Order: sequence, then C-alpha cells, then structure tokens
Amino acid sequence: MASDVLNINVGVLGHIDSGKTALAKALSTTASTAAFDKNPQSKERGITIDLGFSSFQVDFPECLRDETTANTRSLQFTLVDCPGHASLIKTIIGGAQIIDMMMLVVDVTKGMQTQTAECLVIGEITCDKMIVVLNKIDLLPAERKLSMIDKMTKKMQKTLEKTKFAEASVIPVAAKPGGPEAGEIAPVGIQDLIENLIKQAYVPYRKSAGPLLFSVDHCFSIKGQGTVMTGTVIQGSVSVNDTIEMPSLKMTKKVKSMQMFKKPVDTAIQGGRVGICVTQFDPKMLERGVVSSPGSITVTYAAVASVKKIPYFKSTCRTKAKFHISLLHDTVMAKVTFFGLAANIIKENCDNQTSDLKEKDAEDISYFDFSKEYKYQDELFPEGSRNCEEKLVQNENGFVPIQQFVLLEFERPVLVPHGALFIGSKLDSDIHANICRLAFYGYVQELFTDIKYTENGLPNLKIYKQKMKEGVVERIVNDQEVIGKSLFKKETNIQTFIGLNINLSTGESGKIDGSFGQSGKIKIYIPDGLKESTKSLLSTTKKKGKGKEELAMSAHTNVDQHVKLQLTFKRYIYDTKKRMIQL
Ligand SMILES: Nc1nc2c(ncn2[C@@H]2O[C@H](COP(=O)(O)OP(=O)(O)OP(=O)(O)O)[C@@H](O)[C@H]2O)c(=O)[nH]1
Ligand SMILES: [Mg+2]
Repeated sequence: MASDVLNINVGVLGHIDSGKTALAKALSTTASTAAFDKNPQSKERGITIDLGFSSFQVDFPECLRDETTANTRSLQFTLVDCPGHASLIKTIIGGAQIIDMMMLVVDVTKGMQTQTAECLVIGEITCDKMIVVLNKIDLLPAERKLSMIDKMTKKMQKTLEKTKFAEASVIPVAAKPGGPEAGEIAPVGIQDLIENLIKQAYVPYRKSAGPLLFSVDHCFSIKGQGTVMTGTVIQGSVSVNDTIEMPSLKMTKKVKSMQMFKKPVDTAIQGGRVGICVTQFDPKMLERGVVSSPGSITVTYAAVASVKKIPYFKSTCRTKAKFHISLLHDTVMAKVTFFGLAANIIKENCDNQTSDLKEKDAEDISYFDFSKEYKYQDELFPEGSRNCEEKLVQNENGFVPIQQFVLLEFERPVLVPHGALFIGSKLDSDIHANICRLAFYGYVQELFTDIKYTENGLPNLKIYKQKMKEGVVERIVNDQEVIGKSLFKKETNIQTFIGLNINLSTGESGKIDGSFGQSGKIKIYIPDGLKESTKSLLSTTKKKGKGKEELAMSAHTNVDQHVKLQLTFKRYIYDTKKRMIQL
C-alpha cells in the first residue's frame, strides 16, 4: 500500500446552492498551488452527476505522527461533494459510509435551511468530526460583515449545542466571490479552512480483517488496460490477483492491477481510495455499486437491525408502516416491525453484577439474539439514556425498552452486508415542507436470505405480544373448584387454554381445567383451595341473585363483590402454532 500518503475522506454536505461544489473546487485549487503542497494537484472527479470526488494533499502534519505513520509524507483530503437537492439522502448514504469528517456548508445569508438540518443528522450518524463553513460572505454588506458573521456563528453554535458537534469550528469563506457571473476572483478564507481541516485531521482507525467490501463510485475503461473501478474500501482488504465479485451481476473477476494516488500498489485496506483494474468487463454494467469477496454478500429479503429514532423526525414511526430504507448505494421500500428488549431483564442482570459486567451487559444487548425474547412495539420510541439502569422511555404498559430493533421486510431483494448502516426515511414527504424526512437509523445484524423467510426464518424470532383476558367467578363448585365466565366467547376453542394459570382477584391462583357448558364458561381448579373469605364472598353473591338476570344485575350494581379472574399470557407474533406462553 502507498504508505507515504494518508487519505482522509471529507464529506461536503449542505443545502442546495450553498456552494459545496464551488468550495470543493476552491479547496483543491488553493491547496495545490499553496507553498506547503509538494505534490501538485491530484484531482480526480467522478463522471456521475451526483457524488463528486476531488482531492488535495498537504505535508503530513507532525502532530499526527505515530508508529503507523512513521513514513507518511503527505496527508490527502478526498472531498466527497454531495448533492443538495431532495434526492440527497439516497445518494449520500453511499458517500456517507466512507466519510471520516464532514464540512457542513451554510449560505451565510440564509443560515440553517431544511437540508442543512438533514445533513447535520447524517453527519451525527456517520462521522465524529465536523466543520461548519459559512459561505458567500462576499454577499454581506461591507460595513456590517463582521457583526453578521459573528451573529451567524453564534446561531450555528447554538444549533450545534445539542449535537455531538458542540465544539465544531465555524469558518467564514467566500468560495466563489461574486457568484457565477464574476470572473476568476480569488476565494476568501480558504487558507484558514485548510488549516482547520489539518487541525481536525486524525489517523482513522483502519483494519484489514473481514471480507472485502468496496464501494464503487466510478467505472470507466482504459484502452489497452481494461476496466477501472474507482472507489473506497469500506471493509477488509483487496490485493492484486484476488478474485472479486460484483454481487449485483453475479460475476467474478480477477484483480489485474491497482492504483492509489496514481501509483501502482499491491494491496489496499479499509479506508483506502483505489482504482481496481479488471479485464473483459463492460464499465456500463456497474457505474456505481458494491464489489466484495466472492460469496460474502447475498441477496436479502428481510433483515433484523438495531434501530434508533432520529429526534428531529416529528411523526410517529408505526409498525407495519412502509419507509424508504437506504443501504449502501441502494434505497428500497420496506415494511417495518419494531420490537425491544425490556429493561427489567437487564435490571436483574445489573443488580447482581460488578460494574464491569454491567457495562458488558449493556454492550451485549445491542446485538440481536435469537435466543432472547423481545416485546412487540406498535411504534418506535424516542431515545433516552443509554445507561442500562436508566429508563429509555416508558409506555403506558410500563414497558421500558432499553434497546430497540426493527424487522425490515424489503419490497424487492437487496444486497446487504452484515453490519451495514441503514437510514429509514419518508422521502415522499413534501420536500418544500420544512421538516426532517429522516426517521430512524441503525445497523443490520441478521439477514434473511431465503425467499421463503416468512415460513423458514421469522418463526425463529421470539417477538411477543402480551395478552390479557378478564372475567368473573360465576359460582363456587367446591373448595377447590369454581366456574368462571365472561373470559371467552361461545365459539372460542377452550381446549387450547387448558392448563394455563389464572388469577383470582382475591389472591388465589388456579388452573383452567376445561370448558363448562356451551357458552364459553370454564372450570377452574384451585390447587391450594379457596380462602374462607372468598368462599363467603362467593356464597353471598350467589344467594343475592337467584336467577341469571339478577346475577347479572348484581354484577352491575355491586361489582366489588364479584371475584374477578385474570388470565395473562404471551404469544410470539410469528409462531405459526399460535402457542400461549406463561412464566
Ligand atoms: N456570491 C457568491 N456566490 C457563490 C459563492 N459560492 C458559490 N456561489 C454561487 O452559488 C451557486 C451555487 O453554487 P454551487 O457550488 O453549485 O452550490 P452547491 O451547494 O454545490 O449546489 P448543489 O450541488 O446543487 O446543491 C453558484 O451560482 C455559485 O457561483 C460565494 O462564495 N459567493
Ligand atoms: Mg454541487
């Protein structure tokens, strides 16, 4: 690998027309002519209309020097220029997977706009470092320029206060002073911005383990050589002579040669921007997409993923609703089913463990586990604390999910690698309405690759619904038996409920023994016998009403005298046998 250059990918995001492309241009040009740049312009630009790539290099800053960068001479910033229009989300997620840092471009005359906010959300999900660039400062009146910049800086800082970018720098620039009609006027503030980028730069954590995942953003042929796919290694590594797969085409090819920063290399690892050359491959077949180790990505029909609600999304995310799910370079509709791990399960774990183990438990719960039970949720709850002892949110049934998951059932099969980030959104919302369309995000954990997953996969998910049935004791048969009514309808198959535990409001617990008569009544066996107080209560009730009607009357007039029955059980929503489960 070209160890003399360290590459950092910087996303350039912001509202439409804020000047992202102008900024990427200004940065590449300024840096390449600046004194500190030994390597003249190194600029590669994608032909695709959406994501644009350009880059510039600076001397490697000594403050980043460590054992892994002992021989590194240059720091390369690859700028990923994203579109700002409404289709941004689909396009950007492919780009966002490779971003180490982000520049949020804001038109200083407009401030925060709808897509500025959406970009901020994407930034929070995909990277840890951000710089806010206030562009178009040439449009501010000269006499009030400084105070207006100051005001907007404070406004942005206030907006960022509640995000993980609370400490972000805000840099004023004019990427293209005078706008499109103006001639070649030198940009303003770019040098400051480059210095800030260098200050914020870090050596990203890269590892070569795991199957290859290569995100292709540009594919073209070179006469006499073959077809080159340029892109970024998202996971694993790739070497010359490796066999790689284009899973969308079900095709494999051998890597003939590779280039990084215009120099031939033998290997590239995670984070590296590389051009991979293969032969006998029509570039039109894969303008943008994913390349992987053979067999490592399969077509998926449904997936289980961890999920968090995006706080800026103001509507409710309901189970069974359809959302746009963006994964890598693809966006597909999916039906969602939310479920969560209840806090009390973890609470038990937490109480008896040392604090080290508590943390471990808290970590483990973020992974979906087929052997664990999860509670069905009608909707996705907003996030609260991540601490396992604190409540995330409590719904009306007292249920506290401390980790939420989603089952995504895709409308068409998609290519999804394990661990992939996804973003769920409502892209059909009115793009002119000033709302955040991004609803939730998470990481894919389990894949259902069988087309018959509803029969062969879903029944393995232990997602339960809590059920409760209530009735009353109609009369006493003997010390250990009562007759219950109003729990079931006439047509209910009571056979399936035999043996289930049932509680009396007077404190006794019984078991359903069988049906009684034809109207849905049941016989209840009380193993420990009825209490004396219950017996007298039941005999008074009985004496009071001689006929059925009168008994019903007394139920209305003096409900407290009745002994109530409560039957609670769980049912797994995907259990084909619809079994009832009690603890
Ligand atoms: N006056 C002035 N105009 C600018 C500046 N930067 C960009 N512009 C103009 O603003 C318009 C939009 O600039 P772009 O760079 O295309 O904006 P963008 O954010 O890439 O736009 P999209 O990619 O469509 O979202 C163009 O007409 C630019 O010439 C600036 O610093 N000052
Ligand atoms: Mg642009």
